[in-house]
Amino acid sequence: MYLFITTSKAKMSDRQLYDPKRIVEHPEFKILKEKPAKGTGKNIALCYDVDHVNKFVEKPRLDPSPGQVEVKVRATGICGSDVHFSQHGHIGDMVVRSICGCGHESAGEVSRVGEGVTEWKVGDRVAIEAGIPCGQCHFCKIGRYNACENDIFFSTPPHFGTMSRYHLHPAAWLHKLPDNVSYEEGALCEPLTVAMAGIYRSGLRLGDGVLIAGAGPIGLVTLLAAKAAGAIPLITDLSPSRLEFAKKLVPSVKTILIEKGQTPQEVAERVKKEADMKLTLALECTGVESSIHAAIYSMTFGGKVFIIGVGKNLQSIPFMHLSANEIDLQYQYRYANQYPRSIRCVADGMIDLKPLVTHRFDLEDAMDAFNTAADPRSGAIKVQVHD
Ligand SMILES: NC(=O)c1ccc[n+]([C@@H]2O[C@H](COP(=O)([O-])OP(=O)(O)OC[C@H]3O[C@@H](n4cnc5c(N)ncnc54)[C@H](O)[C@@H]3O)[C@@H](O)[C@H]2O)c1
Ligand SMILES: OC[C@H](O)C(O)[C@@H](O)CO
Repeated sequence: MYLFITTSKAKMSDRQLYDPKRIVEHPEFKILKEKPAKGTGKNIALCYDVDHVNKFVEKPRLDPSPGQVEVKVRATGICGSDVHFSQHGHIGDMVVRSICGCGHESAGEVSRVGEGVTEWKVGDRVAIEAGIPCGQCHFCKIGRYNACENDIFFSTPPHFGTMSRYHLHPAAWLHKLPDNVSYEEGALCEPLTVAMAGIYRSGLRLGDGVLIAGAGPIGLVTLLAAKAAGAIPLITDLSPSRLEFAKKLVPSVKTILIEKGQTPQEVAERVKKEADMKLTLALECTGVESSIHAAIYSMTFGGKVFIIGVGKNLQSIPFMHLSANEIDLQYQYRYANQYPRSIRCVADGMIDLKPLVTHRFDLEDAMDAFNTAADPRSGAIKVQVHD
């Protein structure tokens, strides 16, 4: 709420600056036929396209408009949604209708500031909050700006993402990185913020036994954040290597390998046995129906399954089990007002994100980065592109 009131004026003009035409259909915008050469300093960006083939583009390096900041992007993580847009061309009703830049997990250095920007100067280190709300709608007014109906989320078509050499951003939606938080960690603050937002709303309390379903990047940042918040965590996955990774990250976590063919009830029996206590909360990080069911059956009377994962449009629920056991279902959509909290937790040393980056690529090798992120055999957790 506070954030909204203090920045709403800036956001109004930011919205005008972010006319998608200016970002997506700029006349000088050029699709590159070949892999870009290193060391040119050109403003290249990686994109997904309607033909499901990623492409590099060269964007003009526009001057920042009033209220805008140019960020020299230093680190960008590849999110599962980048891969999904690239391979499938849509997520729900967000559809790739023309070439669109990917990436929304970024941090960098302020390289130029537009007129009227007083809070940033060249050289400042920042994390980029990639969703720009309108500041005018009902949800913005009540501080729940992740529900903004007019928002621009960079990398969600048609809005170009942040995986480029330079990115123009509204000054109000950058967050200062303390000196002890690297660009790499600053970029990881985006997925961490998803987890932080979920945990904040889940009501997790110190000493709660918490089931985390799924040990992908979101499950792992959720594990780190839940542990920091005082949870006694258990984590499930179908992949032994992901569970090994989770164990290295948080040695006290109990890991449960799900075997193909196990029913949700069977999984829940395993979970309950391993937990050796009544479980009141699950943080579901797969969005897969069978995993959601297993989480539901793992809960005690009055528990809650908080679903961070996203999945199929239509899913069934074990209604009578939920009803007779007063188990709540709750969901998270992106985040609001959480970025500064994430950065504080990292700066304080409460959450160590560093081990999550398993692969690093130069910007010009971003196609290889994408292929690595998309290949389950690569063993990648978080692939980042650095410049
Ligand atoms: N709510 C939001 O705003 C938000 C934001 C970002 C990502 N997400 C979603 O979070 C989810 C996780 O993202 P990610 O990047 O970690 O994805 P991911 O695909 O890398 O990881 C998912 C993990 O779940 C495991 N899994 C699959 N089925 C399982 C099952 N039945 N039981 C246990 N584990 C199972 C997979 O093996 C994998 O390790 C995705 O659905 C993603 O779209 C949501
Ligand atoms: O963290 C933000 C998410 O990755 C986005 O909502 C993405 O899934 C769709 O644009």
